[in-house]
Amino acid sequence: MSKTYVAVDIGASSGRLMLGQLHDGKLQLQEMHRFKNGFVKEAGHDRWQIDHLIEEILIGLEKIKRAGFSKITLGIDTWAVDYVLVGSNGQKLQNPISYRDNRTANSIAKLTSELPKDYIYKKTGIQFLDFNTLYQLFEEDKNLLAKTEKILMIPDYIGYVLTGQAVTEVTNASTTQMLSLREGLFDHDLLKKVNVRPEQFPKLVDAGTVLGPILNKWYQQYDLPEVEVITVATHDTASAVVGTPGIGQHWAYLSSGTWSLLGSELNVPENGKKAYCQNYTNEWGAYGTYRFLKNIMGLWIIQNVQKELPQQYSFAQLAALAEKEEPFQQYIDVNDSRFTNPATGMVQELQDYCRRTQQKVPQTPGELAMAVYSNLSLYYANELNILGDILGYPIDTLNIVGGGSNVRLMNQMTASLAQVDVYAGPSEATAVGNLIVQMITKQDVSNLQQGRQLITNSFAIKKFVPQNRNFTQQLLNYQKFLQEMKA
Ligand SMILES: Nc1ncnc2c1ncn2[C@@H]1O[C@H](COP(=O)(O)OP(=O)(O)O)[C@@H](O)[C@H]1O
Ligand SMILES: C[C@H](O)[C@H](O)[C@@H](O)C(=O)COP(=O)(O)O
Ligand SMILES: [Mg+2]
Repeated sequence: MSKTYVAVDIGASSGRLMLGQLHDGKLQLQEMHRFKNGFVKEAGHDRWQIDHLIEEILIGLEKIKRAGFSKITLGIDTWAVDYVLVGSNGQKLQNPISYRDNRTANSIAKLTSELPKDYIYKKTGIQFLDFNTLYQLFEEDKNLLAKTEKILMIPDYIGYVLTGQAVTEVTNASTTQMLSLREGLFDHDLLKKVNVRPEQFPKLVDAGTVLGPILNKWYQQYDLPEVEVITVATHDTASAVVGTPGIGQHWAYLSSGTWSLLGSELNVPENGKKAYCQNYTNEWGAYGTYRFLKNIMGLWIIQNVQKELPQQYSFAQLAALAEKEEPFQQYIDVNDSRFTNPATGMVQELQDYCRRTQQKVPQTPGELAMAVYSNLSLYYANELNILGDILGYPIDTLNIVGGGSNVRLMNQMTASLAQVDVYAGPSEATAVGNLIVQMITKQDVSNLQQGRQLITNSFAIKKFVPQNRNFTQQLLNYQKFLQEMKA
């Protein structure tokens, strides 16, 4: 009887419990529970409703028990950089603040006026994003920080609440921009800069470490299966990379969800001058790899457009409406910080951007969706060229995973703009990667390579080849536009 594995994958827009079992050499995936995620304004900041997320996980585990699965292993992955402050009584001191909160809007400038950017990048190899943990702790309430016994990254906090065991898993710890590449530990200069004592972070552990059983107290409140929690690659993007089929010789991945993370899997970090100037990151991956990638605004933009439209459209409907429109009617730097969390709303921001740059203003849902999808595709194609330039070899294949891999319009435009073959799927790659690390730990899968072979054997991966040759002119126009916008 095959073991039963369950992945808890909580992205910025939604969470899900995905059950996986091995049958006849294939990984069979079953969605057992799905719930919305999002932040709300509370006590002056945008905060995640972490207790609600834990309750949803326990509800999902009850559903799994009711479906007849009495014994499982469980892995938890979530978004990065955010953390929970835990006091001496083991309870959280506040609801965690979201990385989209504006408290860190000027923190990089403030902190790096004393610690130069190139010094931090040489130490950590991590991209400069306003909301990295380093800057959030720099802005954190000093009284709260003084009362903090443990600083727990979001997935580590959830594991701690469920099992009582506190650890800091390295793939997510690397996104703090406080891990030293050379020592493989928290850098004490950077900790000191943000008034954090080394012992406030629990011990660092690798992906695949067994955390332990769920605490008895939860069995008094919920009808749960027997659960052994395994600390997987707890940064959801690290799990997504594990769950990428990795097709191609010089392949790159695009984890396409609320965020788009485009990059390559390296065995040694690349924190040289080109990588620094292009703000690429060396987040730690599972099994000693590095996730050399760039954060791109992603489907966050269309998620907000969808929410703001007067009529209700599914994402599939928006993608179908976009296919009826002409592409490249306007150029948009989708990574412009104005799209991070626009107070006036995303549609307004997109339209103002096009007005200010004297371009056609998208009005209808189809025009808005095409504007988003075509400019994301242009941005991906441009970054693939930059990635190849930094690494010193052209990228020949792009593996697109996550919900965005369902948007065939974007898959095709990206293939034609970048002149590379695109392999799309699995859309639940993050959960699949979470499950694969559990299966390697329990020795049902021997290693990462065999795990990726299992993915290609188990899921329908769609291939998109370059078509429209005049798209290369569009890419050149876009690159010129980006240069002009930066000037
Ligand atoms: N059938 C679909 N058609 C178009 N877009 C889709 C479809 N399914 C998912 N998406 C896109 O994928 C996104 C969700 O991707 P996902 O990887 O689940 O994100 P996250 O993990 O950040 O919650 C949605 O916001 C939507 O834009
Ligand atoms: C801030 C991080 O880059 C962010 O966590 C990103 O890695 C991420 O969460 C991607 O996951 P989604 O599933 O939310 O797109
Ligand atoms: Mg995700």
